[in-house]
Amino acid sequence: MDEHTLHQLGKVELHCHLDGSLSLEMIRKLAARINLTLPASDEALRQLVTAPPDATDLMDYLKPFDFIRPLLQTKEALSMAAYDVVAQAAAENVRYIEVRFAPILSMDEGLSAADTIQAVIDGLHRGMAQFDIIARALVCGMRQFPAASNDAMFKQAAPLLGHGLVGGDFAGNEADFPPAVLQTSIQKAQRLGIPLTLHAGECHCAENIYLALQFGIQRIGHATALTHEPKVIQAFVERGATAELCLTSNLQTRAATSLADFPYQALRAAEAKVTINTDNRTVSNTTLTREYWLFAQNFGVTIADLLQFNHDAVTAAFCTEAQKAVLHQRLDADYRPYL
Ligand SMILES: O=c1[nH]cnc2c1ncn2[C@H]1C[C@H](O)[C@@H](CO)O1
Ligand SMILES: [Zn+2]
Repeated sequence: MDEHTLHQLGKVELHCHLDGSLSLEMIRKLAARINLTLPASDEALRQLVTAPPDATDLMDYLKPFDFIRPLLQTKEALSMAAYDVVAQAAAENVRYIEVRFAPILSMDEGLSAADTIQAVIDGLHRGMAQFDIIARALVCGMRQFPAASNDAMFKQAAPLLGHGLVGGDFAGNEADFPPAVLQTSIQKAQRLGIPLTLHAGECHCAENIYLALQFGIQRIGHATALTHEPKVIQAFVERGATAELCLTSNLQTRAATSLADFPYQALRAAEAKVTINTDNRTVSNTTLTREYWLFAQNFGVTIADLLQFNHDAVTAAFCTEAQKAVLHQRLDADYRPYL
């Protein structure tokens, strides 16, 4: 298996942050719109928007997002950004992507949550008109923000379900704001009918994954802390949950201190459903193809395994059943020549 083959293969991505995945070219365009001067060289710019190589933890890893935030404060900027991420994904043969972002972080200059979501959906739709890909939006509540702000955001999001928005998530500071603290907000979002995935287990705390499962959440972002927790893995499998694995990101945040600390092998041994994701193309300086390559190199996954992960991703996706049926067929056709 070589990188070219992995590039060619059809892919499904469930866990990709909009603000962490802007191309350098798009960052330059958005900066020009607010008269922000950037370093002339791409190398210097990349340093500003990539996780520090010596990041000590998740919060350290998240620092480049502060740089991106002012760039995404208008509807046009959000729409351009969404289009940019769809274009990047389509270029590596991603057939379906759920792009997540936090409306609250784009409301500094007066946009409503609904404005931000509609703008992202518009950008995704422009991307879909241009490229051979289906793109849907997920909204993230931010854990460290007041519950009232997150609740209000989800309330404005709910009417957009089925119109380009397919679900929600909570991102940000997991160590200080674990699922137990979010319980009421999670329940409110669920009562609004918003399908949820949840960042959990990114701060060495398997209990957070267990609790997320208890709350009825069946997609777990990262799930890194499962590695050494057979009982929680068992609960994970029994619930039919799906892990959105993000290898490069986990090594950068020190969620996994080594490959041996990453949960892939343990999850596979338990026959849990796993998917491969970038988390943040730019902040993590990766692509989905590169993530596949890392899995092939380090864990010996085969093309047949990759097909299975993609079928599992489609099954766990928040799009309609009719779209899932088409995607399953498309994947089988994509992989047939390589099996
Ligand atoms: O890996 C992550 N864990 C927790 N939060 C994250 C991660 N990657 C990005 N985020 C945050 C920072 C972004 O501003 C926010 C919405 O995309 O989500
Ligand atoms: Zn994430």
